[in-house]
Amino acid sequence: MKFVLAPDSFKESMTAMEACEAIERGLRSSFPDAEYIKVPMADGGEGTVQSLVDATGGRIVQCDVTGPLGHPVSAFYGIVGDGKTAIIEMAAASGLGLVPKEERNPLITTTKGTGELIVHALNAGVRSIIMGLGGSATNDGGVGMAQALGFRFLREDGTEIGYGGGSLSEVTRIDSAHVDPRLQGLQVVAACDVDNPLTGAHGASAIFGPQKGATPDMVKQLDANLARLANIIERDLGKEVNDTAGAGAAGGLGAGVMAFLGAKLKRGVNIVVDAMNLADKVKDADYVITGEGGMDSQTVYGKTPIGVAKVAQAAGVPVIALAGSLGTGVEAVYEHGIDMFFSIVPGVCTLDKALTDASFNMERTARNIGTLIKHSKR
Ligand SMILES: Nc1ncnc2c1ncn2[C@@H]1O[C@H](COP(=O)(O)OP(=O)(O)O)[C@@H](O)[C@H]1O
Ligand SMILES: O=C(O)[C@@H](CO)OP(=O)(O)O
Repeated sequence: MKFVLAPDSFKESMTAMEACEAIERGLRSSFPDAEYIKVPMADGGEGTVQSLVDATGGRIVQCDVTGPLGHPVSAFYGIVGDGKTAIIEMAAASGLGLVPKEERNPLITTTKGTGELIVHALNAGVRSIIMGLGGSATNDGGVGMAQALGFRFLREDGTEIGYGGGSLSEVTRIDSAHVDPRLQGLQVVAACDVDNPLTGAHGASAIFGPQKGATPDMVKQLDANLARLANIIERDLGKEVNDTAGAGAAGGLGAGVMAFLGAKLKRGVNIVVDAMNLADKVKDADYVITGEGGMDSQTVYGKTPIGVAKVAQAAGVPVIALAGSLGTGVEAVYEHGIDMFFSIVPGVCTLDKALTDASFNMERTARNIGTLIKHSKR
C-alpha cells in the first residue's frame, strides 16, 4: 500500500509537514507497513517557503531588510536542499501584516525589502528563485524591488524618485546601467495567487488597493501611475507587461518581476507541484490525500487541493481531501478530481479549539479513513 500525503498548510494551526505527519500517524494504525510519501504542499502564498524547505531538507535564512514603510523589518527566505534555488515570499519583506492598519498607504509603501532578499540570496550563491506573490502592502509595480537591484527610476531632472506607488507619477525614464550583473542568468518564476492584469477595472489598484488603505481617489491615482510605469517599461526595456495574467498580483510586482527579472508568471500551486516532482510520486500510489484549512467554492480556482487532484487524476489515483472548515459550495471540488472530502473538526466548537486540536483531529480523521479502507479491502 502506498499513500501520498500532499496537504497545504492549515492556516494558524499546522504547517503542511505537520499535517502530513498527523495523517501518517492516523493511517499507520491500520497500515503500519505502508509506504508514506510526505509532500508538504503550498500554492505560492504563506507557507510556501516552509513547505519547500521541509520537502528538500533546505534551510530558512533570516535577514533584516527595508520594510514596506521604509523602516527595517526582520524577514526571511528559504534555500532548498541543493543550495541553488531560493524561495522568497514577497510578503515576508513587503507584506500587509507588517503595516499597522492605521498606517496602511500604498502611495508610500515599497517592495524594496523584497529586492534586498533577492540580493541576499544572490550573495548566498543561488542561481534560481521561486517567488511567491500575494499578501502585499504595496502598489509600486515592483519598482522598490528593482531599486534594490540597481535599476534607477529618474525624474525629468535626472534625480531618482522616492518610494511607493505615489512616486511613480514622477518617473520619466528607467536607467539600467548599474543593474546587478548577477541578474543575467538568474532564473525566476513567480507564483501568483491571482490572475489580475496590471491596470484597469480588474487591475492591482482597483481590486487590491482598498485592502491596503487606498481611498477611491488614491485608487485612481495608483492605477494611472501603474499605467504610466507600464508604458515606460515598454519604451525603455522593450517588455509588454500590462495584460499578462498575474501582472497585477502583489500590487503589480507580477509586472515588475517580468520586466526587471525576466520572470515567468505561473499559478502558484503548479510551481510547487513541479518543484516537488509530484507527478512522479503519485504514479504508483493507492491513494493521494490532500487538504487545507478551509475548503469552499473558491477552492477550485487554483488552490492546492485542486492542483494536487489534477496530478492524481491524471495518474488514475483516488483523492481524499481533509479540511478544517467546509464552506458553501465546496461540492464544486467533485468536478475537479477530488473524490471525497471530510472535515476533521468533530463538532460545533470555537475556532480557537479547532486550531489548538488540529493535529489530534487530523490524526483521528485519518485513522477512521484508514480503517474504512482496510475493511473495504477484505
Ligand atoms: N485545524 C483547523 N480546524 C478548523 N478550521 C481551520 C483549521 N485550520 C484552519 N482553519 C480555518 O480555515 C481558514 C482558512 O485556512 P487555509 O485554507 O489554510 O488558508 P488560506 O485560504 O489562506 O490558504 C483559517 O483561517 C481557519 O479559519
Ligand atoms: O498582494 C496583493 O495585492 C493581493 C493579490 O496578489 O494579495 P491577496 O490575494 O493576499 O489579497
